[in-house]
Amino acid sequence: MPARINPSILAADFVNMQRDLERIASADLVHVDVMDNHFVPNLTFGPQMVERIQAVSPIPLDVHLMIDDPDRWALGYAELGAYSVTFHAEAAADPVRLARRLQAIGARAGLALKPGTPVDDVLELLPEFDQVLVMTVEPGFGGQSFMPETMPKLARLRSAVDAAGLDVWLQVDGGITEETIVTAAENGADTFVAGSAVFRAENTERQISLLRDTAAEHIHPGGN
Ligand SMILES: O=C(CO)[C@H](O)[C@H](O)COP(=O)(O)O
Repeated sequence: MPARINPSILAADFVNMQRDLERIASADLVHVDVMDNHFVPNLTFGPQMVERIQAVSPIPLDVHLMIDDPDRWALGYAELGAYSVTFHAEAAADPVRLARRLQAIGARAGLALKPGTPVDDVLELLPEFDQVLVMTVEPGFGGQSFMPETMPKLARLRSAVDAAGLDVWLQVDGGITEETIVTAAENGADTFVAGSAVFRAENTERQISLLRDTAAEHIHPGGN
């Protein structure tokens, strides 16, 4: 089964962004955290910066919107060419309509869940989405510890995706290391966002390979 590694540029050097994008050229997608200081207590950047990242990145963009009112803002990221745009279930007014509008522009649509958000309400929405992002830390900051209590939710999503025969990627984000990636893979993740674990490594290419190989060894047989 493939294991996708998406380094999070939240851990990059913002004034050397192009250099840091080159450092992760062997990864699958670059994870781009957009934060508005309202939905989460941190601020990163908006469409202008993401457009420049899109222009120079050697790999496609996996945009994660940690913002209020994604119904208003998400389409702009799809229009500038993001490969995938993920918004939070807790923030969207009409998640299905927004997913369909993103897909109509050509982006993969993702639904993100904070650690405390129950999975029951979103199971019926799975056929509408291309990926689901299970936050394994409280969104807002890099460098936090992985929350193992989110794993039953991931396992539940994996069972639901497999039972329905859906092609929905299951992504984890927060505190992913060479150790925690094993737990996440065993519980059904196939796509792994890692910030600190990649950018703090001296050799990012070797670290990406190590994470990918470790996940692949433990990935759930149903992984997409
Ligand atoms: O979405 C995020 C925080 O909200 C980051 O992508 C995530 O925390 C990754 O950073 P790290 O791997 O350092 O935990």
